[in-house]
Amino acid sequence: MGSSIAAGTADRDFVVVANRLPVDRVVRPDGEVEWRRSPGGLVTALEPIMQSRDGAWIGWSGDVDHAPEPFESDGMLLHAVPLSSKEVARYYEGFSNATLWPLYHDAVAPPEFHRSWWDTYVTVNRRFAEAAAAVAGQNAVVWIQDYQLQLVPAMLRAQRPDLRIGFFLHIPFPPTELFMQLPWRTRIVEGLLGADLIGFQLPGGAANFLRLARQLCGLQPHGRTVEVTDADGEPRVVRAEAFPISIDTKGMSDLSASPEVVQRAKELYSELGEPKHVLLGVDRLDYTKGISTRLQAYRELLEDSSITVPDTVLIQVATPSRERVEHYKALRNRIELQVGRINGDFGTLGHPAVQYLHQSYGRDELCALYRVADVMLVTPLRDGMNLVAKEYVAARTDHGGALVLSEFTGAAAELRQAYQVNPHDITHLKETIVAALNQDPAEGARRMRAMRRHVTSHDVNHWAASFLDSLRKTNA
Ligand SMILES: Nc1ncnc2c1ncn2[C@@H]1O[C@H](COP(=O)(O)OP(=O)(O)O)[C@@H](O)[C@H]1O
Ligand SMILES: O=P(O)(O)OC[C@H]1O[C@H](O[C@H]2O[C@H](CO)[C@@H](O)[C@H](O)[C@H]2O)[C@H](O)[C@@H](O)[C@@H]1O
Repeated sequence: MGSSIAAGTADRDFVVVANRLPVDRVVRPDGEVEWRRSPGGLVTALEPIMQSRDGAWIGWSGDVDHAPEPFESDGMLLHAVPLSSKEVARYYEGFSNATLWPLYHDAVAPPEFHRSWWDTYVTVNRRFAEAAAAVAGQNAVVWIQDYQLQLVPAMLRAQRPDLRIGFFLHIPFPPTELFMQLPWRTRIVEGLLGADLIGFQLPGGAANFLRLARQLCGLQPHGRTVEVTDADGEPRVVRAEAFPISIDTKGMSDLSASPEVVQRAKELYSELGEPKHVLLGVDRLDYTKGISTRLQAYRELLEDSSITVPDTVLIQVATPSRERVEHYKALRNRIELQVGRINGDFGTLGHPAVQYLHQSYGRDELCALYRVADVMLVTPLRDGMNLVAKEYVAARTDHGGALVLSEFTGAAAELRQAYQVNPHDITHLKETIVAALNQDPAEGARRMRAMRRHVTSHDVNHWAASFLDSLRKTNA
């Protein structure tokens, strides 16, 4: 499959390359297709840069065997990369989400290694690199996103040495002991070394990467940089550094304080039967998110009567995700069995112990849920950042609520005033939930204020600006 480039598009000064385009395909009732912008923080942060610098976004539309022609939307060129159903199965569901995803998340599920998946990962990465090479103007800045595209930096540099290339990894970069399992480990490290700047969520990820550059490629890191020699024999510096991603904090705070959301939060509370305590979890239905351990802790709290129904309710929003991947199918069955058993054992008529919602929601509804939650449960076994934790803090303009946060999220390094837990320690998780439920309101407000200060000064604009500033200075 090729990727067609519209005539006259090879002139963009700023190009983002990501697995997904920042739009969703919507079929209107009259049968017309329209592309609606997906509400992610990344596109919100990059939109002004896109508009002022004649930007382009290269990504997969989510459709199989079909990609629209490149089109302009909100001041940027959207360039779809086509994927066949076999490629979706091997590159996206296979190598990205059943090999790399579990391996990079502490192997909390066993990663699968298949040579056919790797071959397709190489093919698809080459297609993305070719699309970027065709769209980027002379000396343009190209910013590649995430684990699905780790070979693109080197592939792109081979074609277009004039470009300034950045790469950001949204998920953890694993310790060397785990990474060394990967049969194609050297190829991945070499792929990333094609970038001028490689961004990670945490300094530990950057340190792991530099250690592997020494171990697998025989390079000598100096501080946060390492020197490589390009195909033309010229030396080049690669910088590896942490840039913790964030959210559109002002957008979320403003939305949360809007009369509509405040009113909706009141309605939700009333629909729940005005319980004394509302606990909330909002996660993609992913085995890294620690939903099962969270439910186990909640069950045990009901068993030992630390909490009771209908005084307490847990709302668990579990967003459908990667539903054709085996581990995800198994996880859904396990979670739904757990929820069913808790409700069967502890619910009362009209008052389930767990309100389980396997659906996607609009920003305003999520925001109203954040406002209603006395305790937000963010308990991943491993997570690159976890934006939900930051969104909850941004939404609590009233300084109410309490955040229970796994120490294995990237967010834990910044949200120090959260109730931090090791989610594997169910006894401590239970104690922490009880402490958060019973917190002194003044103490809770003090914690929330401090966390709000942090997410206000470290929002997604700060993240994008610091990355791009560092990229501009590398090899300048
Ligand atoms: N059911 C849902 N409906 C709409 N948006 C959701 C839903 N669940 C999660 N989200 C959004 O998806 C994003 C999840 O980001 P994050 O917590 O970093 O984890 P991940 O990217 O691994 O899913 C957040 O912006 C959150 O608001
Ligand atoms: O595109 P999907 O397969 O549906 O998955 C959704 C995204 O999940 C991952 O999110 C990560 O990025 C977040 C923002 O940096 C971070 O907070 C979180 O901890 C990560 O898990 C994935 O990295 C994205 O590529 C996916 O689009």
